[in-house]
Amino acid sequence: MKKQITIIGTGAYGTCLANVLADNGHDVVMYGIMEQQVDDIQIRHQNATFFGDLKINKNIKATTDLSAALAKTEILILGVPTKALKPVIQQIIALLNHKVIVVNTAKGLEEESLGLLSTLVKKEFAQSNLLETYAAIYGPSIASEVANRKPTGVMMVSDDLKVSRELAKIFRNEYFAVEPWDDLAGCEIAAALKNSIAIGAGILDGMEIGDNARASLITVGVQEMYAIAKTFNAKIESFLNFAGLGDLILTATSPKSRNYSLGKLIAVENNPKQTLENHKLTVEGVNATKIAYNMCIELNISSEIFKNLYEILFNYKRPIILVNNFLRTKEEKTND
Ligand SMILES: NC(=O)C1=CN([C@@H]2O[C@H](COP(=O)(O)OP(=O)(O)OC[C@H]3O[C@@H](n4cnc5c(N)ncnc54)[C@H](O)[C@@H]3O)[C@@H](O)[C@H]2O)C=CC1
Ligand SMILES: O=C(CO)COP(=O)(O)O
Repeated sequence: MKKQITIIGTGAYGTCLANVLADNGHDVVMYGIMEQQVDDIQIRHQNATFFGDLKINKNIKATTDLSAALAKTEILILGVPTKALKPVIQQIIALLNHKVIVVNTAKGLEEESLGLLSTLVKKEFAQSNLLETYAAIYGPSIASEVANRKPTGVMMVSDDLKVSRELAKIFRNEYFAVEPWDDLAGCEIAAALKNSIAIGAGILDGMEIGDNARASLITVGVQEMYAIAKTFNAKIESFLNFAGLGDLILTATSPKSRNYSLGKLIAVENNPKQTLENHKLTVEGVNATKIAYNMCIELNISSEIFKNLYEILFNYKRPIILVNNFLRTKEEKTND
């Protein structure tokens, strides 16, 4: 059945999901704060900021009027980066007058509570009684490939598998495979922390340390991610699927990843402070590293990757420290 869907944010991922959903016959309106992107989508059926002259589905509407964008919505997709989630939700709640299903796309964690974005979103909606269901979409899905209708596998995750199944049907089509799943904690932690590991992989590749080293870093990385996730009762199956392994492999090996590319640049320029100050793209892994580092301290988890990445990204240590240290916990374990 045709759904009324609103996408908050006219960024890369929001736009490619709009295309999937419009291809599936749903009514899609995008809300944006960048007039040029809104006009590009509404008038020229493209979003040149991210996808050059690629034409997107001409039925997608776009507006800078949040109230109009929310008027008829049944499903609200949050397509903004982690740091914008809270203010955006507060704006939405002030204007919304009916219950909605919320699907989050942001890959991050909450800094203040060292907690999950699902907890943050549910808490923000708690007083209003406007949240019907919370779900999130995770998996290896570089936006430009999805926009070009290349085969992609993702997971639709909520607390209730039945709800995930219904939502998955709305997104699924011949190029976008959507598997329903019920482990929000596992998928959220995997999605957020793979971005940090990708920065690490980019650093190793920027220093030309080798393919063995990158594979070893990804292996230790997934173990450190899962050690944190276990404390949230995450399921190992989430790590063996698109949200975990899939997105980690993609982001830690593809030059199309902004996190991987930032890591590479940090290594090549060998001046983390300057590289970070000059970097303007959305790179979620930087803040996720700080949160993972603090989580490891709080949860008493030993982590060489998050610790050394934190030193590079926040204390501007030279990138070589990651190379020197990322295998240390493994050596310590074998020497026990
Ligand atoms: N680009 C990708 O391939 C994928 C991205 N994601 C995740 O999706 C989230 C969004 O990423 P992208 O779309 O890539 O970022 P982006 O940088 O391409 O776009 C972000 C959009 O959010 C908008 N925005 C920021 N603050 C806003 C506010 N207060 N109100 C309204 N709009 C606001 C910006 O104007 C921009 O259009 C991130 O957490 C990212 O990790 C997930 C899967 C794939
Ligand atoms: O999450 C992504 C692909 O699944 C996008 O990765 P980047 O944010 O590193 O570009």
